Amino acid sequence: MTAPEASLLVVLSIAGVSKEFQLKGGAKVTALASTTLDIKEGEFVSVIGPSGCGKSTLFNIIGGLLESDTGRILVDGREIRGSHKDIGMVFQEESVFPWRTVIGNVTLPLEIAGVPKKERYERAMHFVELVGLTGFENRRPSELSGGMRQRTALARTLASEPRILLMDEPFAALDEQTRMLIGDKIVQIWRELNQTTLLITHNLTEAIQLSDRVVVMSYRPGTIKQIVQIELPRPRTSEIISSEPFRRYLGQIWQDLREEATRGMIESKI
Ligand SMILES: Nc1ncnc2c1ncn2[C@@H]1O[C@H](COP(=O)(O)OP(=O)(O)OP(=O)(O)O)[C@@H](O)[C@H]1O
Repeated sequence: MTAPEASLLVVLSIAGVSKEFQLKGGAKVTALASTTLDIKEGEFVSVIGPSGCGKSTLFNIIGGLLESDTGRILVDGREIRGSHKDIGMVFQEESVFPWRTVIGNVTLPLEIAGVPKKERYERAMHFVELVGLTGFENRRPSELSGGMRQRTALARTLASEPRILLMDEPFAALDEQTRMLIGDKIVQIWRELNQTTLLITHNLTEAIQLSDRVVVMSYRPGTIKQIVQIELPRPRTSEIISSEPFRRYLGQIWQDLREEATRGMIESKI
């Protein structure tokens, strides 16, 4: 069963996007071969693949931080170039401003948008609460754990209320328990905001727990190898991970992923 809120309208289209990088010495690497994917309004899609398969390249192209060699990114059927107000990004590395408190970080996009002080505080507090940081709003990032800092970054992106949320391995640096609990939080937030979400990850459990569809990428040149529709009932808390249907998805997707990860290890001589 897909999320009940998901409609059939395509909101984000990745149409024949590819990217090649020129390395020092003249060699070239195809980071992304022609990749096409449509994401529907309210859908949660994860992109999973071995290290170096082009996940971040795809993320950066969608977010407008990198130009593709071929293809187009479309929102509501219209081509976009560069960053777009409807797309919010949460990055792999910590991206909070250390000199600002939690609330100071979360109000920033609202400040930039010219939202009056009282309103921006109220709106920001809503997102602070949503990510579970109530009581910590006056702390500075140095007084928080890594997971709390990532949740601050998430709240800041959410505060600008983008229709499409892009996340590039936002929990990669966190320990397993924190990851799972944040996974629960993401499910809750996604249900509340019904935001179209694209998550880049190399964590299979996380991808299955959160997604309507899991997109498996091949190792170099990176492109879509398989798309798996996850038909697990929602809401899905981390408890679902030990269920039999969950483990079947895990086994099925892991087969494809293992092939690509093995190829990656051999080709990059790990
Ligand atoms: N700016 C760049 N210049 C040259 N090569 C690059 C550049 N950015 C990425 N690459 C190469 O493109 C390929 C894909 O990189 P990318 O970071 O998109 O992979 P990834 O799947 O996100 O990897 P990881 O899971 O390790 O973050 C890799 O071989 C990488 O070395």
